[in-house]
Amino acid sequence: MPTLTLNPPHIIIDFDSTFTKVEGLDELAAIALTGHPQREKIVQEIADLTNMGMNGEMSFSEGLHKRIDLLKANRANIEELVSFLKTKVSDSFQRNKQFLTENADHIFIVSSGFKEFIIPVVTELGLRADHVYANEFRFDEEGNIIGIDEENVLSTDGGKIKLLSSLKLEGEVYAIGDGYTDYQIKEAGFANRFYAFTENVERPKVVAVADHIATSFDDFLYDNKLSRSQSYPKSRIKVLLLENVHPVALRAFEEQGFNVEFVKGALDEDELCERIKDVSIIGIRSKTNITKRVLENANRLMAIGAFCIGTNQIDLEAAAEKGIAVFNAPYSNTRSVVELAVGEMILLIRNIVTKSNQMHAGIWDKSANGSFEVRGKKLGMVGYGSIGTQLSVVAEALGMEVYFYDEVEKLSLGNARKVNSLEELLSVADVISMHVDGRKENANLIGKREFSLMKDGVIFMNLSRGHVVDIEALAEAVKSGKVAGASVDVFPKEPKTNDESFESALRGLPNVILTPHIGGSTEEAQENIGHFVPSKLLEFMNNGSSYGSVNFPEVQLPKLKDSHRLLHIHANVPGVLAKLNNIFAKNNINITGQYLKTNEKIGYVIVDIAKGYTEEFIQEVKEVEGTIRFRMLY
Ligand SMILES: NC(=O)C1=CN([C@@H]2O[C@H](COP(=O)(O)OP(=O)(O)OC[C@H]3O[C@@H](n4cnc5c(N)ncnc54)[C@H](O)[C@@H]3O)[C@@H](O)[C@H]2O)C=CC1
Ligand SMILES: O=C(O)CCC(=O)C(=O)O
Repeated sequence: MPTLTLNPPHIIIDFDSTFTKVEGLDELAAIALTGHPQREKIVQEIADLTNMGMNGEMSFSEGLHKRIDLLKANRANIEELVSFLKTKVSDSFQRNKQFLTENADHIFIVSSGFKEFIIPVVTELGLRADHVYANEFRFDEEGNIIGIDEENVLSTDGGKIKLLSSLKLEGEVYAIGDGYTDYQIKEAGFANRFYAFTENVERPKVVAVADHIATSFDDFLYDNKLSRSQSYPKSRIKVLLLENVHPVALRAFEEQGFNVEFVKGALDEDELCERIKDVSIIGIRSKTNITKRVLENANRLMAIGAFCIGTNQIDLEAAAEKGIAVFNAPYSNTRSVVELAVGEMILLIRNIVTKSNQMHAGIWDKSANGSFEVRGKKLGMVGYGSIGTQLSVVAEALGMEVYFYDEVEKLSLGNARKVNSLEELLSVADVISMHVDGRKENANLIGKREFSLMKDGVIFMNLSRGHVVDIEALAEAVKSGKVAGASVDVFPKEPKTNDESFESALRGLPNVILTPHIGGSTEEAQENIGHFVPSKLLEFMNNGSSYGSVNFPEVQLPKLKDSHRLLHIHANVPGVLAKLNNIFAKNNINITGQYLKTNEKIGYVIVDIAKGYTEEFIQEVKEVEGTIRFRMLY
């Protein structure tokens, strides 16, 4: 961790919406007016006044007095507010408690808020009570707020400037805040630099006049080469989450301070080529294609999270060649697909879709014709992986005979029978269910010829990938009666968002269940995926571990302790490790741990070194022939 400079700057920090995520007075009003019939209206009025003041659109003093008049609060409310504010300290200030404590002598809170709630909050993070400059309430005998200390310069227009003028700070002074009045400290010449703090709110008018936009306190500390909790501020690392991944994923990244953008739908190639340029981590589901062209535009990209099982939508090889690790959730939605397949199989074999549609049209057709039990029927699965094997167990429990064909040698579970060819499977099964992966070679695995090999009146299901089945051939097979019922969840061309319409030759066919690629879309699965994939991505980013990656050499690393960790990704050519070790030896660098894993394309070397290195050493490491990417963790 870089050390503090000899003459540390004086740091002036605003409180509301900077040190804490919220505005103290607004929250005090919300607490005090609990149960009041006009609560929402008054709280909103106070918030509007706060914003006008922050944006420099209203005289500060006028706004403050108006807010106090609206506020009907007392001492007990302040106590409640303090407990609340302690939970609302901005994440990056919380992370840097050590810096705040060690540098308390140079740090001042200068706020238009009130000492009564500011002091208890900031002193908990090691700051000095006598370095808090803020307003003070006036109370009546019952403890009700009846006004403010009018003598306090901070209650007047230009209060922060007057206060700074009286402080007479010598040396460098940096002001950090989200409001215009924080900028005015610099404008008046009492700060050398103004940092617009945008972790909680971003005010365009304030950002426009800033010397630097501090996306977090780590960002401020990084900009000034001061000691901090994050080697590189995560607020500078952009995460793009597409396709409406579960909100827990968003929270996982935000809690660590990443700059996260959340998009509900998928993006097409052109859009993605543009949007990906400044992105370091991207999260997608099945509809976003990360092609070679997209990757060519992705020069900051370090990791891709597929919030699903399939990764056929990603050019895994091109990603590896660029040193980009790809992770997925190989088991989180398996059960959801299996349950849907079981449900659909029963509905189809009983001809329930037709019956239900008839009922909606007012037709009562009570008959057993064409309705069967699944018990005793032969289920044939193409692909006996995670989903195929789970379905096999559940189908046997329903009394079905299970057959499977997998191109890889697989052990059968229960009484499932392996067959030796696709043709054999197609000819034996009453119900056929597709569970292969989406590799290119599986395009049109089931077409006209394959349907002709199936039993008459077969039930056919595809919950794997759209291109695996020739849709026109399936439509023909349904129309001819060869296929008595079908369920299809995945399509060669799927709408990118819920606003686009769905076109298919299967629309309107009898006893055909069509679902919008929701095999894995259950609350449980999505939440599990939302936890699992970010945990893999964060481990890779924070620790270097690539365990579970689908395209990267897999390494599970110990936690980093009192060392620097160098992560070196290179083309898998002979001699790279020897070259790296030569550089370590030449620079007298003490290695405390070293790990190497390769695959056919790339090598991944992780070296933990005792602290102390030079910029020249880092440069030499980066220049080793074959280096694809190099990064360093504390
Ligand atoms: N509808 C949905 O929402 C979902 C769809 N899926 C799809 O289901 C697929 C399967 O998932 P898992 O079982 O977890 O994958 P898996 O990788 O565990 O199993 C796939 C199996 O298919 C076999 N296979 C591949 N091509 C084959 C071929 N031509 N002939 C015979 N066997 C072949 C493989 O050897 C493997 O055993 C995923 O790749 C994904 O595309 C997965 C989850 C949700
Ligand atoms: O939920 C999704 O968007 C995709 C599910 C899927 O197809 C998969 O997990 O492979």
